Amino acid sequence: MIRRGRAEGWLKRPIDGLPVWARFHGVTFHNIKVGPMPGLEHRGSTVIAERDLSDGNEDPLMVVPKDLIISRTNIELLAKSDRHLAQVLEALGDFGRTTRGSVLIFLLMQATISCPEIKDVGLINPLTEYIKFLPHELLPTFWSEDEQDLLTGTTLKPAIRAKFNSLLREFETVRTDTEAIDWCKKYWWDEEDGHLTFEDWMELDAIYRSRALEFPGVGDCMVPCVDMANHASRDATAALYETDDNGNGLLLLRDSKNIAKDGEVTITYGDDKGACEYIFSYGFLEDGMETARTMFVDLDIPDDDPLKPAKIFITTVAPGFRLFEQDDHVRWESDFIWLVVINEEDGLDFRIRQTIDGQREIQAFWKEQELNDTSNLRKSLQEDPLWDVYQLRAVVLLQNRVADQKDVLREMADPERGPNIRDGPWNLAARLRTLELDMLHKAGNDLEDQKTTLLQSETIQKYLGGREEEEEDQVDFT
Ligand SMILES: C[S@@+](CC[C@H](N)C(=O)[O-])C[C@H]1O[C@@H](n2cnc3c(N)ncnc32)[C@H](O)[C@@H]1O
Repeated sequence: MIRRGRAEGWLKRPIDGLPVWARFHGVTFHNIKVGPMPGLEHRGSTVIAERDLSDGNEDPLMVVPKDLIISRTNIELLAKSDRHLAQVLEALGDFGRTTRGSVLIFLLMQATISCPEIKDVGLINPLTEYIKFLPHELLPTFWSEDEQDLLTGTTLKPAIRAKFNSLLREFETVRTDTEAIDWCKKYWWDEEDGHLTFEDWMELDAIYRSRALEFPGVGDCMVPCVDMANHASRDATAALYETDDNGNGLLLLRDSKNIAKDGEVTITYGDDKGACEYIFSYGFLEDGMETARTMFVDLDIPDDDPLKPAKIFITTVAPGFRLFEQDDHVRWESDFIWLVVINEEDGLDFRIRQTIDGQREIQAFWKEQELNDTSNLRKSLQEDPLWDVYQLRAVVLLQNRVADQKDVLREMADPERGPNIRDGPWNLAARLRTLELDMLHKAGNDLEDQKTTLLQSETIQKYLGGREEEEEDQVDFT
């Protein structure tokens, strides 16, 4: 429905209609305009200075009335007068009460209202027109199989797969929860005449993901017009967004920023987000981004670990580790790895408990203390006399995982370019592979240093000595 609406024009408006929409609905623009930057049209629309802007002298560059903010609270308010919106949100239960659920449904309702074949559904409101200004975003969920294959060995590949699965689950939930509503059944789900497809759900997700901002005082939301600002990080960020005392959305020039006439007024989408997340959520990498910044690498429990099934069963944290930059080094953190590196002889134990209703449940214990939440395991191990030993096992495991990931990326160094691969995915995938390989390389060096330091620790010397005496064998830390 959404793609067709854009192609047929009933869900698309040229961006030069935005000033009229804005004026009509009380949005003020002060010395700025919205449109494409000459030479940078591939970045879509952006906020542009209409005259020289200088710090300290500027009123807010934009003021957006609070009623226009697409937030969970405002959607709940709108639902009081729009019974169709209310019906769907109600049918979705908890999902309809989340910010993500309510915003996606609200956006879907605006597309539904605009669809010429759908009659008497929903209440037209100012945002019904606004979403027609929003372009299709080529996020990786829309990349073809061949394009996604270019990401093999990067952390984006599993992230897209997981996202795809969660979108499928959400879409099926929306279908099963709303197909008993007459108009949803007729206009959305009917096998022959229904308009809604999984691709629409992907579009709604892409709109929300690429445009949502965490607004002070409001939380995650979409703020019309402010969401036309493109991104530049750190010192290059030109403007900030916040709310005024009345809850209206503001775009403000940063202190000490001067933007020349026709210059771009950018905001930051998050200076700490990594390269993977930028491509995943926004479909671009900032020019001049020289490091991957952070990456989440998945980690398996080795197959020869006899406790593997029980460990998988009880874990409460994401199976992997995060690499991040700090003081010119690559550091790591993981709540998961501690469960991987301990075993029965260290003090890990599993018992089966019968619940009151006759079900069987696995309980985990660390040195006789029940382990309810594996994210607390690190804290317990830190207090253990063998903490250095566990750290060394973790470091060695990470070294191996990092080396494996590097090998896969190296194999992907020079992929063949198929005829249907678009420039955007081709270039982004190549940049991501280079940035992540570089970060893994640095991580490998830093892990080696950590291993060397740990090997000198007294605890480990003693442990190794003891093990050698016991086993007259080499200790395998993996
Ligand atoms: C919040 S929207 C900004 C407005 C958007 N350009 C439009 O036309 O509606 C975010 C999207 O703008 C584009 N974008 C923002 N900053 C960019 C940048 N520095 N380089 C390239 N594209 C950028 C990306 O497509 C991103 O998903």
